[in-house]
Amino acid sequence: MLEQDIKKVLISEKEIQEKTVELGQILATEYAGKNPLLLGILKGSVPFMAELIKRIDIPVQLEFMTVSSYNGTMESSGEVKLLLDVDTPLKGREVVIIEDIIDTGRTLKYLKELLEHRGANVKIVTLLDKPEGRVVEIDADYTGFTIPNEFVVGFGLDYDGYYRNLPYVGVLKEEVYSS
Ligand SMILES: O=P(O)(O)OC[C@H]1O[C@H](OP(=O)(O)OP(=O)(O)O)[C@H](O)[C@@H]1O
Ligand code: HPA
Ligand SMILES: [Mg+2]
Repeated sequence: MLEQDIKKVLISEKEIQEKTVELGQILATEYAGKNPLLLGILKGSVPFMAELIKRIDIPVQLEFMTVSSYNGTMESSGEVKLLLDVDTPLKGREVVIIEDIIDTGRTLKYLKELLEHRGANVKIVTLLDKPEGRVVEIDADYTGFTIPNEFVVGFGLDYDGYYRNLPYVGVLKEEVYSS
């Protein structure tokens, strides 16, 4: 069972659910009449995006991009690689980037600059913000939870590609990393 590898639950399934309802309502109000493009960043944003979009009760379109910099490890490589791009024109579009976490900030800084360069109006919604991890300056417009400087897994977040399917966000036991 996945659960036996978890040292502590940081954010419960219920807390995540309530937060997505709250964020969905805020986004629906903010983007009413604007037909925003909700841009999920693969792979980590999948559970959060699936939950959030059900709570945004206005017309939206969905797109996905894949970027990677951790390669399954606990350390950012420092280099953000674009692995899958959108094929939709973004000039003048209201784009809402949906992310699972801002940690060093490198991923979102790279993406925001790229999309703004293409002429999009970009805002960021993230489930988690780890401000103590930051090495570049970038902030989300909408944040679910601010978390301490610990490596977390679950609800999209992985270690070595695993644990994304946990329904909550938690911290792994040390022996999982050392084995
Ligand atoms: O603020 P940063 O330090 O850049 O970290 C945040 C990014 O790192 C993770 O993605 P990762 O590159 O591991 O790809 P994944 O979504 O497939 O796990 C996470 O999903 C964010 O996209
Ligand atoms: O704390 C984290 N956990 C999993 N993936 C991550 N990518 C950036 N920070 C994290
Ligand atoms: Mg990852």
